[in-house]
Amino acid sequence: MIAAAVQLTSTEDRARNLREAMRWIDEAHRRGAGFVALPENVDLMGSEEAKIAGAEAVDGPTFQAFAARAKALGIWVLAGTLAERASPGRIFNTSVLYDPEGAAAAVYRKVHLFDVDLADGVRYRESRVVESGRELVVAEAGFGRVGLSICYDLRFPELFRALAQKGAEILAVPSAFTLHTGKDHWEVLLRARAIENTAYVIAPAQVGRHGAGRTTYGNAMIVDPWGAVIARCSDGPGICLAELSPEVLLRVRRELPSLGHRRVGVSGSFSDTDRG
Ligand SMILES: O=C(O)CNC(=O)[C@H](CS)NC(=O)CCC(=O)C(=O)O
Repeated sequence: MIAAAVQLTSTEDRARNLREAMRWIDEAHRRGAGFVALPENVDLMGSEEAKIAGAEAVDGPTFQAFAARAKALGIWVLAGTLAERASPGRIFNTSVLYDPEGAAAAVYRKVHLFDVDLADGVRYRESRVVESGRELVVAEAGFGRVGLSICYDLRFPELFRALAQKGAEILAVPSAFTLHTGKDHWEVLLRARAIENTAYVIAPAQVGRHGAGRTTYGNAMIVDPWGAVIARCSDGPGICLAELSPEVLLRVRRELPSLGHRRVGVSGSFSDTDRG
């Protein structure tokens, strides 16, 4: 299975963002991808007000546009994240995996919210409008089991370990990492999650200037279960492609069966029973 990670510079213009996303899905399909993953905020990079105003039910028209494209091309599409309507005035930051029939194979709502004051003066309070999801999701896709996460989730290894324990072989991390943090943390964290869970990591990303002082780091990439970066996007919008090979996954897991050697639970408790 060839996978594509998409890199976008989404803006406040929803129609434009959707056109751009579709254009890159088509291009990835043309280049042989059977699984195309889009970044966080694929619908809109903009103000909280704009996000709330544009939020939809999980089967709303923007979500459905991605479902329709998956079906039309006969491919798997991860609709990076879109704003999903929650309680009045609030949203979920939601990722949906569509199968080649256009059916939603999985829905994941971002768990860890980015409430951070960066040293460069930029302040984020994602939890002001976003509700935290309460469910870990691993989707049985035809080409492997896909564990879902979003952006800031990347900093919480216990989430990925839980996904691996639920059988995840491919970890999706659609993101909009800031330039300030991304330049030092993005690749290191992605490769660490791949190595420690002996899993593929596919990390589509936002890149560049989005307006309102927001600049994202880009470097959308695909990492193999050994931790090697096997595809990376260049500067600006685009795609990068790599094969997700069940044989490579099996070989790495045979050589390094660390998932079966765990002794310490997340609470710090020791266990003798969790042996591979
Ligand atoms: O600014 C935007 O509108 C786009 N960004 C997002 O939607 C989200 C929540 S604010 N960004 C992150 O989670 C960045 C995490 C991150 O950068 C880190 O963990 O270092």
